[in-house]
Amino acid sequence: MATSRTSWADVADAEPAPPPPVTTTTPAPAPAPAASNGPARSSYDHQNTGINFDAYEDIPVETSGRDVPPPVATFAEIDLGAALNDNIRRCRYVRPTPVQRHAIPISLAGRDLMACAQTGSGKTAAFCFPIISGIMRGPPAGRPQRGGGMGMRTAYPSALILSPTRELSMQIHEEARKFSYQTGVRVVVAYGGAPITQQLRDLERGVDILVATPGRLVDLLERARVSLQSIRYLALDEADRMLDMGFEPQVRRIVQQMDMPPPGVRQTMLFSATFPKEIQRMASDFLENYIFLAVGRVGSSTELIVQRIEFVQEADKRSHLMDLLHAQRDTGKQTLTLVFVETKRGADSLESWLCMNGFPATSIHGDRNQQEREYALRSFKSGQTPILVATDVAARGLDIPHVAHVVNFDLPNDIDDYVHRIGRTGRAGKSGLATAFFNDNNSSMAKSLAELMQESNQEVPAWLSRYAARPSYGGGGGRNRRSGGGSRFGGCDFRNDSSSFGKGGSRGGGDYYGGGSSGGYGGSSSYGGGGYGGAGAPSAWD
Ligand SMILES: Nc1ncnc2c1ncn2[C@@H]1O[C@H](COP(=O)(O)OP(=O)(O)OP(=O)(O)O)[C@@H](O)[C@H]1O
Repeated sequence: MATSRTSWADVADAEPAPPPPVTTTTPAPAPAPAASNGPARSSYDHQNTGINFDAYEDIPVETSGRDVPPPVATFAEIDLGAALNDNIRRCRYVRPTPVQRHAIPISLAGRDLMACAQTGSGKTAAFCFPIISGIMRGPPAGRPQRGGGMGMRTAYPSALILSPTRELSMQIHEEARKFSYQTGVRVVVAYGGAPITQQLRDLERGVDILVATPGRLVDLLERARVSLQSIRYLALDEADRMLDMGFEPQVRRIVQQMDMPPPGVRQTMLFSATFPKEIQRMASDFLENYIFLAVGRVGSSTELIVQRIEFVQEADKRSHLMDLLHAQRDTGKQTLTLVFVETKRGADSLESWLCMNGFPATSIHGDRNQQEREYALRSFKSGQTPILVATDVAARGLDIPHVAHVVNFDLPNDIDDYVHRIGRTGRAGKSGLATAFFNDNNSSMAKSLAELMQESNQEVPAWLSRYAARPSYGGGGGRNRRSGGGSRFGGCDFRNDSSSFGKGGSRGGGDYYGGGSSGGYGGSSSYGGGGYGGAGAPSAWD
């Protein structure tokens, strides 16, 4: 482990200030830089103060697997180590969120874990804390094969955190750096689209936790600049996405075909807000004697997000969006609005149209270079351009404070993607608003949308219920994996459906999850692998 001379402000000041009020068409001035003279005056003083933990109290929890360690109620009950506890305090995390209460003791007990919890409920810390704590306590990172044919400059991380997008990897890196401040644990990030030389230099300085996107990691492994043979912890964030068709071959290669220790030797943690059963089945190859944890219903959205579905014809979408933005502007509230569209070309054209019409907007999608993507995200977070038009590249994991409104200008074809998109608002106990434009092109989503809204206690418009009731619209398209047939959330852990899992499994959490099938995850994915299709093709992933 390396010792750090960085100050807390250095690791914490990446956080944005609240956006300035949006009242003019001119971009607002950038916020003042964060204080740089120590934790006492860092931007963290304003973080995490508006969290409504009561919102999480009634959330149903299911665990299955053998000998499930009991949950904790406070951080004090868990022995994470003094330095990490100090950082938890600096982050102003007063008590663990439900997923943290359950997942941290499970991981500290050395168990493999497949965890599903709602968007914005603190999954990042749930996998980072046990990893950092384990590295702090464990033997110093091994350098067993140094010079053994791989060269002196090979890095041997003890933990690997994989995520599907560059921006999410950057965010996890920032979070992990804060959590590991003054612990001696060194965190390095590697992702595509950025010059590899800087990342190589960072790796050469030593790495305990490597956060990476799969493509860049494969590159580093092929160059023998990273070896996975010392990996003790493997975490897959957005694990269902990582094992979906686009990423699965690369992820399998990293996890199963390189030099990573096998399940049982390493500890593996898979996290997401959605976990289709087919993906659970695939994921179980990576795990040994694991515990399945579901906090809230698998794939459901939080009740903190008010969902509105409006019937809008394709041709009327722009003027409808304009009406929403005008109404929002009239309230004078400080808000950031994230607008999801289907294609990269659609993102560019909507961004230009909004700017032309007096609404400062920027965009993020797979055809923009990494510098442009990062600039767009910074400009959005700071409130300089309070509207971000995005493809699905921004759908998962991004934790952007002050996003008050998510607009699904184009609805996705998959209800799970909808869950992740709207989850960019209503985070950490705060409320949010999500508006979706629906028309005949989205009819295959009607049933799953109506079900999701019902289960999240949202008002379902009568016209949507009528759509959902039509047999031809209820069956679900290829990726509406849960619609049709039986209870949408029946039986979360796929092992409970199969004879391969014996009766030794314990089930906690009561009767929230009735029997019944969750419906098939049928058909092919509409994503094209890494997704670098044409500008009119569905959105890109890294
Ligand atoms: N115990 C806690 N107390 C206060 N705030 C917390 C706590 N844990 C996490 N948070 C904050 O909650 C927010 C959401 O956390 P995080 O990004 O980890 O959510 P997530 O569950 O991974 O969401 P997603 O499914 O969208 O990836 C972050 O801003 C984080 O700092």
